[in-house]
Amino acid sequence: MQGTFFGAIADDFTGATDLAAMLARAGVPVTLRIGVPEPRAAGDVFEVIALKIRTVPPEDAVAEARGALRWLRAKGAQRIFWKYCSTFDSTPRGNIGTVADALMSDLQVDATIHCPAFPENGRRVFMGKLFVGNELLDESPMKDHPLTPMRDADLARLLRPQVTRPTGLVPFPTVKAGPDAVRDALARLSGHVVVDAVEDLDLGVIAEACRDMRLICGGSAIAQPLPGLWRAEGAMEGAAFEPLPVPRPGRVVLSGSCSAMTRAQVGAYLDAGAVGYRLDPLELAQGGLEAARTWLAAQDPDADKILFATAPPNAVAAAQEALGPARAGALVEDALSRLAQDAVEAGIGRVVVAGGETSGAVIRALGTDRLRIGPEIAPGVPWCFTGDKVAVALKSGNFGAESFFADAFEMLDAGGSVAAE
Ligand SMILES: Nc1ncnc2c1ncn2[C@@H]1O[C@H](COP(=O)(O)OP(=O)(O)OP(=O)(O)O)[C@@H](O)[C@H]1O
Ligand SMILES: O=C(O)[C@@H](O)C(=O)CO
Repeated sequence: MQGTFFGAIADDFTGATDLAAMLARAGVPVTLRIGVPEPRAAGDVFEVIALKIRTVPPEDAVAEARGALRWLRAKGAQRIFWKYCSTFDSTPRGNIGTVADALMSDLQVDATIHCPAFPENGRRVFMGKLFVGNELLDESPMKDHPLTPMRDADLARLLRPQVTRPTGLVPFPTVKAGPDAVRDALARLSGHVVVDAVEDLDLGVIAEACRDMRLICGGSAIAQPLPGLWRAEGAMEGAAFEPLPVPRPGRVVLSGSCSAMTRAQVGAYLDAGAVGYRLDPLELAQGGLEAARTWLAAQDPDADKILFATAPPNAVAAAQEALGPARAGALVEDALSRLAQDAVEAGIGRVVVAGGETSGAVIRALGTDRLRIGPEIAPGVPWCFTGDKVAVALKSGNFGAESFFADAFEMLDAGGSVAAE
């Protein structure tokens, strides 16, 4: 084993599994760490460190990202990837640019690229503007995100208040002209360079041009072509697969996401016959969690079942008004975390979690610090395997088809984990 070659720092947990899935598509084994590992832990060839720093104060985000970078460099990482959201979730204070700036300083690089494009999920960058589906970012539902409302679509303009270095753009016509043109353009620019990408072909061109950069920043999709390029130059000879465990049976879905797509997915799962228990933050505040725990304990472990706080905007607003957004969120996250522990203690081995914050809370509660990456259920959402035969899928709020929950379990039933070994 050669030590670590590629090290990524992800600003949230679903984003980390998304990136790990894209790397795994290229046929490399990927290790996902929950938080910065112990100094003495051995580094694998492809390491992704999941942090929960998207909306924490910028100083804290920078300190945590630097800690992750130190660990990765100590293991020998030659390429560093800063993974943030394909919808550029950040505030004027950070943390996308602030962390990128700090990583540039520590790595002593003058330039990095920013490439959030994820065409497969409808995120495209054209002339420096980010589109979500058919809409500019600031006209998409992201304009009303509760924590990171996106009020501009121009990526350089969004970055400027977050960084100390200049910003630049490699525009679409240059990308279309091919890797040499992109390389030439990058050679003339420094600081934070936004690169346009509309389709997967463009990502291939950018990856070819940037394969030797020590720091790349963006969404997961730009990472997909990179392992193939590095493999071709013999950089990853030591990458060896560990067989994925076959998870225990038993299943449960835990949903704390209130996004439009998750609401549709919860509805579709219930319509398809799953039994459900709705968690209400106001009821949790008054009556605690015992009723939900009793309900879960009474269910057949193998039955399709879902515990969800997922609710429409008016219900979320009412709970937030009564309890405050932070307390309402924490009540739900604590509840779903405790229920996840109950499920796993009762022997359930297949757990789907919906929502980035929710996933962070659940994974921490399960006490797992390392996940292996298995087959992809939907673009950017893989099954992940803990060391003790539990499979977890962490679904970002907006990802997956309406049938996602049923699709996820069907994939394991069909031997999906074995196929990925
Ligand atoms: N009914 C509810 N009322 C108030 N808050 C809720 C309710 N249901 C869930 N929440 C909270 O809303 C937040 C949802 O965030 P989460 O990141 O889990 O989902 P998301 O934003 O859809 O996912 P992603 O970040 O992957 O896009 C969590 O903190 C959760 O606890
Ligand atoms: O890039 C994305 O959209 C996702 O990986 C994500 O970060 C969700 O929180």
